[in-house]
Amino acid sequence: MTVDAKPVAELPDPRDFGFSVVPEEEIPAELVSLVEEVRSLVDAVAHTKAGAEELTAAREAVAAASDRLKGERHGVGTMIQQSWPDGRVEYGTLTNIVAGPTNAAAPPLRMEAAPEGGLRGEAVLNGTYQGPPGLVHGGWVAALLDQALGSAASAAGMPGLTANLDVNYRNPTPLDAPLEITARVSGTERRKVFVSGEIRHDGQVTAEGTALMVRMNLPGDGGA
Ligand SMILES: CCCCC/C=C\C/C=C\C/C=C\C/C=C\CCCC(=O)SCCNC(=O)CCNC(=O)[C@H](O)C(C)(C)COP(=O)(O)OP(=O)(O)OC[C@H]1O[C@@H](n2cnc3c(N)ncnc32)[C@H](O)[C@@H]1OP(=O)(O)O
Repeated sequence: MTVDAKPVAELPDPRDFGFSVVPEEEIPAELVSLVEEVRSLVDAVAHTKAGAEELTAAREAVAAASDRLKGERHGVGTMIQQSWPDGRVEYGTLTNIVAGPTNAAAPPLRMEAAPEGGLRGEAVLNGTYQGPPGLVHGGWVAALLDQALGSAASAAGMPGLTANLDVNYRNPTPLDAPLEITARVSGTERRKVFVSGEIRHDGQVTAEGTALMVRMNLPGDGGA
């Protein structure tokens, strides 16, 4: 495949386009810890067999916690700036549903450079991501792939939006088990970035996906 879509020399800084950006290191450790606790809470609520008294007490405690957090908020669209060990910088949304570090509904998935090229990451999805009994919901399998594939394009200097995503479900993807997600750019053509990736459990591919990401057409980068 032709490789003629030039990566942008430097990732666009979302601040230049009016977005708020939070550097990851400025997220308080206490917030990271709270998010983990809320993930655990969501799982506990989803599976509880507690009685009425316990449930009422828990609801009141959660409502009180919620009230404490109703102060100043980050706006929707706020971005997070994450630094890679090799010095590269990546931007994502703070509350990204798959990878957002402050989103308790995100597993979360964090991708890093893979020794063989492209990116790899790990995630464990608990019972709140369930579709068929004991298995990850197919929509979430697709979401993991979409995120990984988008990150691979972005890490290659070509951030964009998914225009097309094709997923093949090869084997069931288990809950509560370590999943390995890999992704890479396979080719480019003008603003089109072709990416592919896989989800594996115990070395076995459970799902594979390909996507077309269309690179952002930003002023000053020449478009095509
Ligand atoms: C603003 C500055 C902020 C800077 C931030 C910096 C970095 C951060 C950026 C991104 C974050 C990075 C990673 C995030 C990771 C994962 C997130 C998960 C991914 C998503 O969750 S993302 C949400 C779902 N996604 C959408 O919400 C897209 C809706 N959609 C559109 O917004 C448009 O549709 C768009 C933009 C896709 C294209 O629009 P457009 O006007 O820019 O481009 P155009 O139509 O001209 O297409 C150009 C060439 O692509 C071909 N093409 C287009 N679509 C095709 C298709 N479907 N099939 C086959 N070919 C297709 C054309 O045929 C042409 O091809 P050719 O060059 O050969 O003529």
